[in-house]
Amino acid sequence: MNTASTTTETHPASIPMSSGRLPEVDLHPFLFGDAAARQRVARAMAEACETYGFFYLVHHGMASEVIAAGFDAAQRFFDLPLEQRLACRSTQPRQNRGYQPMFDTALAGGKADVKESFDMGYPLQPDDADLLAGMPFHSLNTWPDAGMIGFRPQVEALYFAMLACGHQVLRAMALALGADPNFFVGHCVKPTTNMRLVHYPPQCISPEEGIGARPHTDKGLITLLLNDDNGGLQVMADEERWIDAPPRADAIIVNVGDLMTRWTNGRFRSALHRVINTTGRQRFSIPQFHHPNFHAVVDPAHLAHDGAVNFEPVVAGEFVASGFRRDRKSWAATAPA
Ligand SMILES: O=C(O)CCC(=O)C(=O)O
Ligand SMILES: [Fe+2]
Repeated sequence: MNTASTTTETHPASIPMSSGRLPEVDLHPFLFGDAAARQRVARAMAEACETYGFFYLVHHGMASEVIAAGFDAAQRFFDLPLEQRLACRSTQPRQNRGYQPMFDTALAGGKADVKESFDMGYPLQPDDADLLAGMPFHSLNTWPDAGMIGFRPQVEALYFAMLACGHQVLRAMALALGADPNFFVGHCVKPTTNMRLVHYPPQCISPEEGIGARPHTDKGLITLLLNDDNGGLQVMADEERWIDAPPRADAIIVNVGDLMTRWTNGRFRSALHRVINTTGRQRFSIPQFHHPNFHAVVDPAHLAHDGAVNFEPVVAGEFVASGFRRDRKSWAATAPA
């Protein structure tokens, strides 16, 4: 399987919709159950990752107030005048922190995504060696000025709630793969994980004018996704069918990313997905992309599997950065530093 083929454009109208539904996984028995209950959750999660690469996670343990505060922060940020949003851009090149302007994500062969975001990454110390070396993804977070009372604590609280939840999901996945439950988490000590407050303005649904997010796969280990109630996310269920992934108040969405597909030798599926915001309203979503440490080596030989190794080892951060250089205007070699 070649997960690098994610930029393939598919005309949205040309692919039939299916009435299929994403599976659901209940995290509660994994958090509070005995060893057999934990194994059952792990198996259910692995099956969802093998078939769809996407699932609804219920009883995820994140407080609804923390999630609601994150959406409130997003609304307030995107209500700011553009010059104040622009003031929150990272001053360093090749970062995924701060304000990311409209139309920055532009996959080959089609219109740029109709979205903008505010991104928070793992907080680093100012004397972090990778930061001082100017490494991609390694910089300080940027924040709006003092007028945005409460914004930073709202965003930070959600970032860490999602980080903790994602670590439990990664533990369940490791258990299902027969590895030490902390196999993935142990590679996420200084993760390049980032959380995005994404704003999709009301859009015209003509694909020629661009859609919220063109068909893509996520690049990391897993993504945790919080949606408002607009809907619009669709997942490629097999080679030819999109299914709707409507938001659920009782669940978050989890999906597998390209690095996880590589580490599991293709067993867990990093599925194509896209966003078409047809409501005529603005739409908000909050994905958190879980990534290992920049220098982590992702090698399918680390995990037991049958048969041939399908993927070369890669350095996680280099793999993801090369995808960003391909897909993001601000990351291209010719972008201003
Ligand atoms: O907004 C959504 O529902 C999905 C966003 C997404 O797929 C992404 O940002 O990678
Ligand atoms: Fe995505």
